[in-house]
Amino acid sequence: VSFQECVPENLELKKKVFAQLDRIVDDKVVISSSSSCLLPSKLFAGLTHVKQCMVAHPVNPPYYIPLVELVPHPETDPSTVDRTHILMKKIGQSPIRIRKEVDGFALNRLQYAIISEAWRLVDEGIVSPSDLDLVMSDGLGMRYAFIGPLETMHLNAEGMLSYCDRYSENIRHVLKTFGPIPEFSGTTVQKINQAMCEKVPDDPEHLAARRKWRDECLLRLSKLKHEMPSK
Ligand SMILES: NC(=O)C1=CN([C@@H]2O[C@H](COP(=O)(O)OP(=O)(O)OC[C@H]3O[C@@H](n4cnc5c(N)ncnc54)[C@H](O)[C@@H]3O)[C@@H](O)[C@H]2O)C=CC1
Ligand SMILES: O=C(O)[C@@H](O)C(=O)[C@H](O)[C@@H](O)CO
Repeated sequence: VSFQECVPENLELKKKVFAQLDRIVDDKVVISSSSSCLLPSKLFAGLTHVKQCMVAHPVNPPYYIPLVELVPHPETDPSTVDRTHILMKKIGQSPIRIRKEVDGFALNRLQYAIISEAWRLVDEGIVSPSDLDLVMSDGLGMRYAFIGPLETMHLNAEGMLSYCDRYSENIRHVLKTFGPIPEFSGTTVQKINQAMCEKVPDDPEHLAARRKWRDECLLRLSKLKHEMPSK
């Protein structure tokens, strides 16, 4: 049996749920958290059944985006992760193993790095919110739907070593221009919210309709990816 916790991203609430579960489960149940970035060592601290606990972080919407990040507590038994990996593959998900816990795991560290620079580019007037989103949807996202950032490097030159020879100095130069962590508030959030709401009004009906369109796109992309040979 596997239990997937999905309460709001609140550490104390999650710990309360796990403490209640800890009192009733046997030594065979797997307890997984959907947490987006909370550390397993904090989520499962002190539990009797900690060996059976881990994070299994899905991606929204999980019925069309298959990735699941499997993040063990330092005391999680390897068999717990193995069982969850098998289960996730069986139900059509794409599990990856996070070998050592870190805030935000892998997906949200990458996603928040993107969000941070996206916010800064709009905040500093470099690009409009709508054009910023096109950089992803009509640019990077097209490639990343099929190959990740490392393979993109490998293919963008005559292999990874060639790419690093060609571009690493400029990459480091650009990275040195990155600024502080945005506040995600003030006039910038108003500016971005206005742009988002002009495109998709934030009432429940418009948001639901846009998510329905998003899901149709993801469904068709998922079908295409299944049709494409992996090599
Ligand atoms: N929404 C997303 O895009 C993603 C969310 N997650 C993670 O999934 C978890 C849930 O997030 P969402 O689904 O967005 O939250 P949500 O707010 O949509 O759903 C939370 C659920 O918990 C229930 N709940 C609220 N308070 C409760 C309590 N005191 N006791 C028991 N149940 C309670 C609510 O009725 C609701 O069914 C979070 O840890 C979040 O970080 C992970 C990946 C994607
Ligand atoms: O789908 C996602 O972006 C998730 O993987 C999440 O963890 C949450 O939506 C998160 O990004 C919110 O901070």
